[in-house]
Amino acid sequence: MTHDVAEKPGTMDNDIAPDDAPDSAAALASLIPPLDQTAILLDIDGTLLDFAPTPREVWVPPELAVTLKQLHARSNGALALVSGRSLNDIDLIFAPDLFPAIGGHGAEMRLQPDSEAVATHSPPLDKELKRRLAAIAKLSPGILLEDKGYSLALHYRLAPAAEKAIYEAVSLIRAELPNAPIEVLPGKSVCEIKHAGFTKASGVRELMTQEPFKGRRPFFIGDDVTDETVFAIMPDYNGLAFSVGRRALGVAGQFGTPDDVREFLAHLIDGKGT
Ligand SMILES: O=P(O)(O)OC[C@H]1O[C@H](O[C@H]2O[C@H](CO)[C@@H](O)[C@H](O)[C@H]2O)[C@H](O)[C@@H](O)[C@@H]1O
Repeated sequence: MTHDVAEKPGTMDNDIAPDDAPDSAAALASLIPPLDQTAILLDIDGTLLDFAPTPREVWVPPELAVTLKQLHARSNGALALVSGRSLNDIDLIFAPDLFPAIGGHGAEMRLQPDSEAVATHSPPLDKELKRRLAAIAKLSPGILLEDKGYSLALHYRLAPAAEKAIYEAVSLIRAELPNAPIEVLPGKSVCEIKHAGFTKASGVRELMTQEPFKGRRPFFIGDDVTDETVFAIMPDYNGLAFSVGRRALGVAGQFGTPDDVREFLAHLIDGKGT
């Protein structure tokens, strides 16, 4: 699900309803089929990893890397990261490990850890448009630009007061280009402008047509607005959706924090062996 800037500004990190208690890792693990029948689909930031002040400062706990490698092996390769980050960025973050992945909100996909990206739905964002969007970073110190080629992200975690001005500036640029095939994704302390026509859900649909994912029951864990597109399609695959930090619509369960997600994944190794 994407939102026009006129509809909704960026989402906040802690929009948890007071009575919205998370489920236990053990209870959620009991819902998962044996690993050789499961496709494991995982968002990265805010789900596997704790948020950091800037995109480059995230830290992958060594135990998580071990867990992901074990789950990848135990599921016979049917584990994929599903991220807004580019594949290149994902690989740098998890280095030296490589995983199957959908990158760039569905712009890129890689089925095997060491294979090339097999689907690229997006040309680079228009250069002039990028320059205009990039100039928005001058509104305030602390606004960071992340250029992913097919999209541009304006991060304001270090300049939270700039949120409204950023969305207004993006809205003005869009109003001048009503036919541009672009859309605005409000993320967590980030406003991202990308090509329209692909989403995390379209990436997952494509992934689920391919071995070793095809025919399995997927589960997907995510925390953000962009993850809701994937939550919505899980029933089409008899799959399960889990949210983090809030109980999103249609999910089978909720984790409190990325630490709870990591505990759950470790629990799967012990309890769902094949
Ligand atoms: O789909 P995801 O894997 O959850 O990626 C979403 C975005 O994550 C990154 O930004 C977010 O995490 C940063 C590090 O914790 C944080 O500083 C920033 O405020 C968050 O928005 C990444 O930089 C983006 O490209 C992804 O789209």
